[in-house]
Amino acid sequence: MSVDSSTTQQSPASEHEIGLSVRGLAKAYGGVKAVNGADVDFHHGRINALIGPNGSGKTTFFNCVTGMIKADSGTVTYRGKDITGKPPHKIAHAGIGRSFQLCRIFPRMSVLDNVLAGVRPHGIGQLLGSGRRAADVKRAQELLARVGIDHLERSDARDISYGQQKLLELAGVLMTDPETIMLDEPAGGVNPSLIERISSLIVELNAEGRTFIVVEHNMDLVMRLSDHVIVFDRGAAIAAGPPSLVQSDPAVLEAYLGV
Ligand SMILES: Nc1ncnc2c1ncn2[C@@H]1O[C@H](COP(=O)(O)OP(=O)(O)OP(=O)(O)O)[C@@H](O)[C@H]1O
Repeated sequence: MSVDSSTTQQSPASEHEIGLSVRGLAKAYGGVKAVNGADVDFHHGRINALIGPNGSGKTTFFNCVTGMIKADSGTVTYRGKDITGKPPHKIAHAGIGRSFQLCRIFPRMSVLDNVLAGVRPHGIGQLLGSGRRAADVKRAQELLARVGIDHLERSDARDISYGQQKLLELAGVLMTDPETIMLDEPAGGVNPSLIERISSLIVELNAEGRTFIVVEHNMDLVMRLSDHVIVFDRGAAIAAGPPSLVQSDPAVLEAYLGV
């Protein structure tokens, strides 16, 4: 079964600008249909949450949308532009940035250099020696200040806490100035005070016009933060709508609780 916002009575598509739109997305690993014909519309300018039980295909969906893995079938459009099957740098160029469930950082590099690694097209190859542009360094430092870890800029990334690594990854994502930010479990394994900081940053960045698509298991955070919730089960969306409605949807309760 697949559901998108246009099928949700309480939030007709006409009320919302659609940014990322996915149709019939599928990806199987052997006999496992990790993503199974998913149809999903994400609201542009809003905080969208993608939730679902463990193994329901959320990360695989993220990986297909952002070009990390190739889907077996389906289409992905962003702001009306077909980005199906494009490589990650083209997806980033289209305005979509992403983080990873387990932080993707370079552990032996400094915090500052990790943020600079997010710059394109210079990339990691130019991090050493004279490749660092002063403007990029300044921007990286500003972003580290923004996420609250500028005091750690010279530390090795492996020496900062896991929550700080999540903040570092967010600063790296922001380096490409993405219009839409996809976060895979931003609060996973993070202590409560840093969850609050991450949550405030998402709200602030959204108020500045950035769209968020967040995979998250912390339901309290999802319900507080998001405008639009999409529920995945067995590789497809089974419900979509405002948090309050999704919470009481019988299909969602069944997927989560088996009731
Ligand atoms: N590389 C892979 N090879 C084989 N099977 C995979 C691979 N990646 C994912 N799967 C399987 O696909 C299904 C969906 O996994 P996925 O990680 O996308 O779910 P998820 O909703 O993100 O789970 P979680 O909430 O636990 O992170 C699972 O059954 C998983 O075991």
